[in-house]
Amino acid sequence: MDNEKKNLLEIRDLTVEYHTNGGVVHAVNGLNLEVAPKETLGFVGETGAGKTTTALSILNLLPHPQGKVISGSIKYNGEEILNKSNKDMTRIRGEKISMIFQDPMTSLNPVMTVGDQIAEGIRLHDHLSKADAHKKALEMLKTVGIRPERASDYPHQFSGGMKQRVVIAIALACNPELLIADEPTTALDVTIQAQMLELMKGLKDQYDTSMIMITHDLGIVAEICDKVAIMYAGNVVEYGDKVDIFTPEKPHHPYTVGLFDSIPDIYHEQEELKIIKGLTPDPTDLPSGCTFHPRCPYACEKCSKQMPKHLEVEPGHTISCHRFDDTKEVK
Ligand SMILES: Nc1ncnc2c1ncn2[C@@H]1O[C@H](COP(=O)(O)OP(=O)(O)OP(=O)(O)O)[C@@H](O)[C@H]1O
Ligand code: NI
Repeated sequence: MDNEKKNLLEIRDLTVEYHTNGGVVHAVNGLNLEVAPKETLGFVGETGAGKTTTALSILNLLPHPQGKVISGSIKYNGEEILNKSNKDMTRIRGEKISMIFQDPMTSLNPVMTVGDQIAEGIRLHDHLSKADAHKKALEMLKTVGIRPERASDYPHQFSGGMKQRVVIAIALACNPELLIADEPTTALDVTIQAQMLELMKGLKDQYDTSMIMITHDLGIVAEICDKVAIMYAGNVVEYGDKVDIFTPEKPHHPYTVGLFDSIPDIYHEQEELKIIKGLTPDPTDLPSGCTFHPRCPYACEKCSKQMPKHLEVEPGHTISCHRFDDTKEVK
């Protein structure tokens, strides 16, 4: 068997809803996605597209009781994880998959020293003595660029950027196979952002970690990702190698084109920014057919009636749009 090609993570036809007093929120709608070992996937889309919901589904951390996986499959290393017990999922979260949340304080305990917090994860994972775990925690601090003497400080004694470094140290301390980073640098200022990305890139290479980088920043995707999934209204509308996605001459989903048109381009500073017309759809009342059709400049009758399939426009590059209906469908 060709192990190189085996996916670490494989999501098929995932549908996730939130049941609220205001109705049913269709957050993720038949999503397909895969991540290969050592690969970094950029998971891109506007606010509300369902990126965080997808990540929380992978970790079995959807809020109860509102968040529900309605159908689909999430395979990790070939094993279905949607029907694992809570105990198994706790183990998977401690040993295999780590997540970095947008706000570092979500992951930090304010009344515990950062050294103890890093050591705690290491102890659980490596079954080390308290002293050895502490020693390894100091090394992790050094790895993320914080002086080990600061291990006895509490989170509030750190700046935002340093707190996020601590979170990264905790996430990487148990040497996860897959790191899910949910907009890990959004809360930081631009220079610190660049430093953090460098740091994550270096650590990822050092530890051979696969990564899902959730972001709406195409600059970050260009910097760090191998593959890109463009998400719209709970579905992946385009997926491919970064070079394919970033080459304007290649075929693209109209939404992808809109996304790229809406970023400021240093070479055309004077040009007016093109914003994708219309609003993101209401997830309690999604448009029929292709969910992008009300905003799409190419929409025709079929688009409002029929959901487009995932079509392979070139090897490894798929687009879900009726404009490419004469191309081969992929599952
Ligand atoms: N706990 C919840 N209860 C009800 N609706 C929710 C809940 N969490 C998220 N949603 C809704 O689900 C949809 C998807 O949200 P999600 O947070 O996954 O999007 P996102 O792509 O991560 O957005 P952002 O870029 O703003 O983080 C949105 O319409 C959101 O309002
Ligand atoms: Ni989110």
